[in-house]
Amino acid sequence: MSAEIIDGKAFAARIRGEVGSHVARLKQEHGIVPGLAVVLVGEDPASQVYVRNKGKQTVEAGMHSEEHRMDASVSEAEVIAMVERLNADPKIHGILVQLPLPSHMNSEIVINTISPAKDVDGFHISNVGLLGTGQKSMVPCTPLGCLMMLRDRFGSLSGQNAVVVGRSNIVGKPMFNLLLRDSATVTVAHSRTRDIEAVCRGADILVAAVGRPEMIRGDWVKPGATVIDVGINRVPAPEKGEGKHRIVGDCHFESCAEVAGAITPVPGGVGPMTIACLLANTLTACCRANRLPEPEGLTA
Ligand SMILES: Nc1nc2c(c(=O)[nH]1)N[C@@H](CN(C=O)c1ccc(C(=O)N[C@@H](CCC(=O)O)C(=O)O)cc1)CN2
Ligand SMILES: [Mg+2]
Repeated sequence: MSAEIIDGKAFAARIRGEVGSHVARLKQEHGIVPGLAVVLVGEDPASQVYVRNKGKQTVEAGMHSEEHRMDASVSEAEVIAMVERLNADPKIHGILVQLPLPSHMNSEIVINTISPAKDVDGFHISNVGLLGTGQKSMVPCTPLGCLMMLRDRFGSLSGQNAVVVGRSNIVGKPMFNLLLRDSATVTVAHSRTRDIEAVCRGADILVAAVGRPEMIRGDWVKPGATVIDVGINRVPAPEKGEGKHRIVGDCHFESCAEVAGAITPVPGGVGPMTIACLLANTLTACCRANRLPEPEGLTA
């Protein structure tokens, strides 16, 4: 292995520390405490873990945290009523509805009920439009985390050839917009892309966000490229015992690390940055709501 490992866990801890310092200053100088409300509908085991971690890290950063758990059988109207209540609550600066929602709900309708100023996931259609037109918006947490790691490594992204594999609304499309805004030359590759291997081999920056375990192999990677692996895939791990799983990315780590200049591991790469950026977004939303200067280096 020759690639430098980009330690997302350590990077995320640093971001959380910076958020915590800003929060302490906000409290001391203005008597303001940023507040985050997370809405969890149903009992999806992974979502429960993520929501618990969000609450814990929010409190550790000195912010006000609320968790609103709703039964999987509630109606869409009940979830919307909850969001509307939180929209009107002055203690709350950030609202997040944990995804996926149960299948009987339209997540777009629910997400678009969140006040855009409190939409710390950056999924509301207004924030999507603002980002797409290069205006100030709330930026989705996972792509924001990737951008922070890339800026840290490259300084300027201007003129770099970036390939984003995957075109989801949550990662691929906002990642495209963020890289473009930083003047990278950006290609979005997806399941219908012809000769996707060759497209990936042209990338100085390769962001993998397809949700297909270990799809990207070492011979898809340009020597010295920076590889950001957004994938979190659970695959069977019989070597750990019957019914056991392990988590792998969208990149085949061993072969990609032979060729890349730097790579994020899974776990411990992009994942921890998602929650760190959620805290950063909550702080940003709070500063904007109170017409205070935004923290530097914690926004796009
Ligand atoms: N409303 C939202 N829902 C979902 C989002 C989101 O950003 N907003 N993202 C994912 C889940 N997610 C946060 O919600 C999340 C996923 C993974 C991690 C993480 O730290 N992963 C670890 C590994 C975890 C493990 O071992 O299972 C890592 O990569 O190191 C954090 C947050 C879907 N829903
Ligand atoms: Mg990771």
